Amino acid sequence: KLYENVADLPSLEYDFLIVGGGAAGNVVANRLTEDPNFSVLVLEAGTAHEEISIVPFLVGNLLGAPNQFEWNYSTTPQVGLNNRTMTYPRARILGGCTAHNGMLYTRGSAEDYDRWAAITGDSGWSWNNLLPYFFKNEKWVPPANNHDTRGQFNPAFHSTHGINSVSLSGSQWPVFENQVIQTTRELPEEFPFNEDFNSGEPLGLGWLQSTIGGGKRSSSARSYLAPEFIQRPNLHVLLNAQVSRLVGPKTERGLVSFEAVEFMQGGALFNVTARKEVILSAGPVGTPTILMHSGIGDRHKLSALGINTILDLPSVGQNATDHAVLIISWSVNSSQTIDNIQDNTTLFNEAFAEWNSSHTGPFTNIPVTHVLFTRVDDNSTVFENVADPAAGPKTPHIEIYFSTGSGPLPQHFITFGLLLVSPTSRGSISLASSDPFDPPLIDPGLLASPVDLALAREALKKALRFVQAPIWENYIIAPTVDLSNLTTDELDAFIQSTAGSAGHIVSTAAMSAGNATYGVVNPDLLVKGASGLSVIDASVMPIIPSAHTQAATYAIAERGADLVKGRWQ
Ligand SMILES: Cc1cc2nc3c(=O)[nH]c(=O)nc-3n(C[C@H](O)[C@H](O)[C@H](O)COP(=O)(O)OP(=O)(O)OC[C@H]3O[C@@H](n4cnc5c(N)ncnc54)[C@H](O)[C@@H]3O)c2cc1C
Repeated sequence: KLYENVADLPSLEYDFLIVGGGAAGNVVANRLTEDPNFSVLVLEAGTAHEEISIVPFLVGNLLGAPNQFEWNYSTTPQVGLNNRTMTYPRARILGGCTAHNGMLYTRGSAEDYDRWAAITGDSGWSWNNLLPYFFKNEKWVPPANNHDTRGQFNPAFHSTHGINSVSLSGSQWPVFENQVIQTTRELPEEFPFNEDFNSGEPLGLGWLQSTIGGGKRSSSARSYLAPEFIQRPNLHVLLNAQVSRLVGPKTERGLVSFEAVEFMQGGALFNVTARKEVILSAGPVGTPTILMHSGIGDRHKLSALGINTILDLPSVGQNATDHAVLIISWSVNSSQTIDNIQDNTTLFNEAFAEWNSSHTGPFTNIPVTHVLFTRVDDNSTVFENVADPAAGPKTPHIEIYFSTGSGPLPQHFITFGLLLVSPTSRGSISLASSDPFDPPLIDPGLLASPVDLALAREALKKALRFVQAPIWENYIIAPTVDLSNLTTDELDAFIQSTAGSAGHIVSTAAMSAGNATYGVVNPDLLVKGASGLSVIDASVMPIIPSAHTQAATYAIAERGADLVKGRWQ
């Protein structure tokens, strides 16, 4: 049941407290309450007004101006981006970032997860052993327009029995789609077609898969807290409850545990007790922030702020990794782009009316049609003096997503988004003060390393080569910024002044082997040196996968829930 007011909660003591009702938290809440003997309370800082973002086409709704469904964060000045500070979206709403994200569904490479298994010494995190957890999460459904999907995905790598809907696009842009697919025929060596980039071998260009079902966004709240689950008597969710810290530390047999969690609602502080385990699922910004305010972090940094150290874990908040993104666009010779709908009130209203009446039409989709995963050329000098950061030879360095539109009419545009999916740069989450309600300092470290700047140049060159295929000749009119004859310095200036974040921050409470002297959680997701305290969310990824991060987060949460059940059943 959902509660808005702490006074209405039937109890202030639960077996499990889950902090944060986002991608991971709602999965764990659902799976733990499959056992009727377990009681679970989810504490979520935000509200539950998810209807605000269920129309896929309106994906940007929550991401523009500051609003009450966001944490409204900014980054620290980014050294790799001309010291720019940027807004840094994180959703403050039940569903977490799955309620405002871009809905792209990409898992990464098998090598990404096999590397996790090698780092943690736990084969449970390998691709083969995680695939059943991807399947527990995923419910493959037909696209909203029921088009013929043969050749657009491989059913062997998908499951129809999971909880969170995934589908191919529910409306088409045939002219643009033909342009993109024809490029894989004209330049098959560099840009081969890949029937399914979610097979563990993502290299190549494939059809977009997204967390959309029946033409609507499928978020962790809409799926894992659907009516049939949220009515379980042992599952309670308290909204508007911002957790500040863990309280009541005690040490037994060398392990620290905490009695309760402190949270604020309506300006007052409350405590709620966990009988078995506190599970932090507040996401890669929220989780390390709560840990540090609870005295878990780097002893020197905590004492500089006057916070008493309970557990000296210097890795808390470190290793923050994100994907930098670059956007480039061209004006084109085709009116079949979303600019028509975006910029024309009549067509916009018509499309919205269609979505409202039948959940069909262009509003069932984001404007992306395909995704390419690719590597820098083998003869590139980028890795002359540094190790290749990708997990292996079948793992991409670069992603390009292909999208129509970017306006303004009367011209028509297409847009490519370029992501550096195997970055070397690292940033951090740290505290600005000892006040848990002060926003933390967020440094995603975008392009902080010169290697990533070189990778960004390679990504731009790839994108320019893509549109050299003959099929684009009569289609493209002109680039919005002509990058073709720029010097290296000029390219760098373009990159550093325009690159942004893909919103994929991870690894701020990273997993490591049980005996490692770095890291925050063990492979069983329990915090090192603690008992009854675990982290289950995107913070625990040892290294960022070469993909958008929600699928990996869902798989972690599914396996994490099994690990928790395994310790208490
Ligand atoms: C703009 C953007 C676009 C993205 N696009 C995509 C995409 O297209 N595809 C993809 O795969 N991934 C995408 N992602 C990434 C993906 O959504 C995240 O990796 C994923 O949601 C992380 O899950 P999580 O459970 O770790 O955290 P979250 O989903 O962020 O959940 C954390 C939850 O904890 C709550 N919380 C935080 N602090 C507290 C506190 N102190 N007390 C109580 N509650 C708290 C938050 O309000 C939130 O509900 C995108 C992310 C962003 C920001």
